[in-house]
Amino acid sequence: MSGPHPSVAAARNAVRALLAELEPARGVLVACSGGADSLALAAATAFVAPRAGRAAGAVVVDHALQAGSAEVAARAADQCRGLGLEARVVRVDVDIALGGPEGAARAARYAALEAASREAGDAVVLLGHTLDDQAETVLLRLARGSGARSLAGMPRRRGVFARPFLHLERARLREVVDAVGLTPWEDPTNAVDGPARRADGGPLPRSAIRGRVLPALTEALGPGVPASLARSADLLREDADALDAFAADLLSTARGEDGSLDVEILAAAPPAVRRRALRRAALDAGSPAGDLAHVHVEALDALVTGYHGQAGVDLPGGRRAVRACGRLTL
Ligand SMILES: Nc1ncnc2c1ncn2[C@@H]1O[C@H](COP(=O)(O)OP(=O)(O)OP(=O)(O)O)[C@@H](O)[C@H]1O
Repeated sequence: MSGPHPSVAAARNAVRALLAELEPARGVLVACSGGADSLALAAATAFVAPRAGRAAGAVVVDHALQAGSAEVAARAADQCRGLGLEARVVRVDVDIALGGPEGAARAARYAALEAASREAGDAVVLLGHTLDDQAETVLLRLARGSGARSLAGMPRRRGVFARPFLHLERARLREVVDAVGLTPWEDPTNAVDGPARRADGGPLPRSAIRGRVLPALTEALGPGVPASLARSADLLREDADALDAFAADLLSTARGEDGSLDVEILAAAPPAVRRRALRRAALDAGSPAGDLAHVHVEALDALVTGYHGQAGVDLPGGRRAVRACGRLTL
C-alpha cells in the first residue's frame, strides 16, 4: 500500500509537531480563509488532531468587504466540515477608517479569532502562513527600513496563535489541496494585476513582492531565496531576543526608586541596547506600541546622548519625557 503524497505527509508532520508542543488537554482551531494554505492546514489538522486526542474545529472570518464574501466563507466552512471539522463562520464589522481596509480587516480578523479561542476554552488558533509568506514579510519590512525585531518576521507562536507551516513552501500546500481533492478560493486581491490597487494605481505592496519581486530574485539568485530569507528571520529573532533581554537589564539598572532613569548609565550602553531600553521605557509609561515610532525613540535618545538643554519630548498617548539633574523622567 502506498503512503500519502509526500506533501500531505509533510503537512501532517508539521501539524503533529505543533500539537506535541501544546499542553495535553488544549484544543485547536484552524483559521481558514478558504485559500489553499489554510485549507491544507484544515486537512492536515482534521487528520492529525483526533489521532492525537485533541479537539479541533475551524473558524472562517467573513470580513464582508467584497461582494460574495458570505458565499466564499460558507464554502470554506463546508469544505472544513467535509474534512470532519466542526466549522463556523464569524462575520465581523470592519471599520475601514482605522488603518485602511487591509489593516482594519486584519485587526478585526485577529480579534474575532481570539474571541473564538476564548469561547473554545483557550484553544490554540492555527494560521496557514507559509515559508513564502515569511519571505515576503521580511522583504517588505526590509524595503521599509526595519530593525531586527521587525525583520524577524512572524513568530511560530505568539499568544493563542501558532503557525505550523512556516517552514513549508506554498507550492507544497497547493499539492496538498490537490491531493486531498479540495477546491481553494483564489483571492483576487492577492494578484499583482488584480483589482486592488494603491492610491497611485500601483499594485498592493505584498502583491508586488509576491508576483514580481520574489520571482525576479529567485530567477536571478536561484530557488533557495525564500528559504534563505526565512532563515535570516530566524537568526534575527534570536538576535532581537538577546538585545531585548540586555535592554531590560539596562532599564532596571538605570531606573531609580521614583521610576526616573539615570542618563549616565544609559549613555554608556551600546546604541542598539539603549534605544531598545528607551522604547521599552516609553511603552511602560503608557505610549501605545502602534503609535510609538522611530522618530520618538530617536528624540528620546537625543535627550540622553545629544543633550543641549532642549525641551522635553512629546510621546504618543499624551506622555512627555523630560531631562533634569542627570535623570530622565517619562
Ligand atoms: N477570512 C479568514 N478567516 C479565517 N482565517 C483567515 C482568514 N484570512 C486569513 N486567515 C488566516 O490567516 C492566514 C494568513 O492569511 P493571508 O491573508 O496571508 O492568507 P490568504 O492569502 O488569505 O490565504 P491562505 O488561506 O491561502 O493562507 C491564513 O492562512 C489563515 O490561517
